[in-house]
Amino acid sequence: MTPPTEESRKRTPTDYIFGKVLGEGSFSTVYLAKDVHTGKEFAIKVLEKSHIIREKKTEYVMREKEVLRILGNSCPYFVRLFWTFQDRDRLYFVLSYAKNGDILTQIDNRKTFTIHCARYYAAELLLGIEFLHDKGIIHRDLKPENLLFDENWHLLITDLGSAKILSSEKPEADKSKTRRNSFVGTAQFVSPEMLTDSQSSFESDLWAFGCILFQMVCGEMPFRGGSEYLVFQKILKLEYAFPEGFDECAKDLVESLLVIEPGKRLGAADERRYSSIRQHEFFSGRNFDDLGPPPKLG
Ligand SMILES: O=C(O)[C@@H]1CCC(=O)N(CCc2ccc(Cl)cc2)[C@H]1c1ccccc1Cl
Repeated sequence: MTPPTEESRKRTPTDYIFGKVLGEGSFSTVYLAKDVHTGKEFAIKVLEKSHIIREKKTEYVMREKEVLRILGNSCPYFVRLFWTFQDRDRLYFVLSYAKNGDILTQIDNRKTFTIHCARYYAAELLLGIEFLHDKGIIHRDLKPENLLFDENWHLLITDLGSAKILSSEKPEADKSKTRRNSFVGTAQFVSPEMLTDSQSSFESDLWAFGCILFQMVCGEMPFRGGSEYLVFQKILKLEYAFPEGFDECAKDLVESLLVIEPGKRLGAADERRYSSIRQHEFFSGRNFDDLGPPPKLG
């Protein structure tokens, strides 16, 4: 029996010094933590077993772990899962630490988040979505808060807890079949089909991509309202408007993504994902095989 390497050795909470809270979800708290042996920093997502069981979310926890395992470190645009461990009361996910925060903070700084930043990060987001969909996974909760930055200001997509893995044996059947999923994403980014027949598909992520692009370009969400119900009404009626001065190319791309009928969204019919979005004029001049260095940000 070969002794475990540092990498493979099972971790316990005592391997880390827990620091500040980086974020809180409904079922988890994420802490900044330092590995006592290497000094490396991680984001450790901690979940209370009793809370997960009471809220019947065990399936989501197991799925998030499975999705992160499938992703491994094969795509640079996703937060990476290094280890998981548990103690009597809690589950621990040791994740990459996104030390430059999330894109929402940057989008809100309209002086520095220019159309060039919007184009660059929309391109990185598209590459991440292509990778995820090619693995048969739908994110289902894409939104600026879930788009983080690594130490070099490249995008890191996170929160795979809402993802759905389309079973490989019957990918088509999965899409057509209307299943009563209880899951709905975040109100302002949820697609019409997730509201009407609670059926999410790859195109649901393309809808969210359109909403995020709108917000990157003008700083506002396309569908806003005083309550979730009012937001849902606007989504189902496609009730949104472009502010004065909205980039014309970006406007055309947003309009081709924010389409009620999933199959009619730009990219939905692509042989190879997502050639028709890559070829849109908004990305003209972009080399998706080498997007170059990120723009200077905050
Ligand atoms: O899938 C795994 O890697 C193991 C398998 C063994 C195991 O017991 N767990 C924890 C399973 C679990 C999930 C939810 C609750 Cl509320 C309690 C236990 C899993 C686990 C351990 C640590 C962190 C996350 C998970 Cl899912």
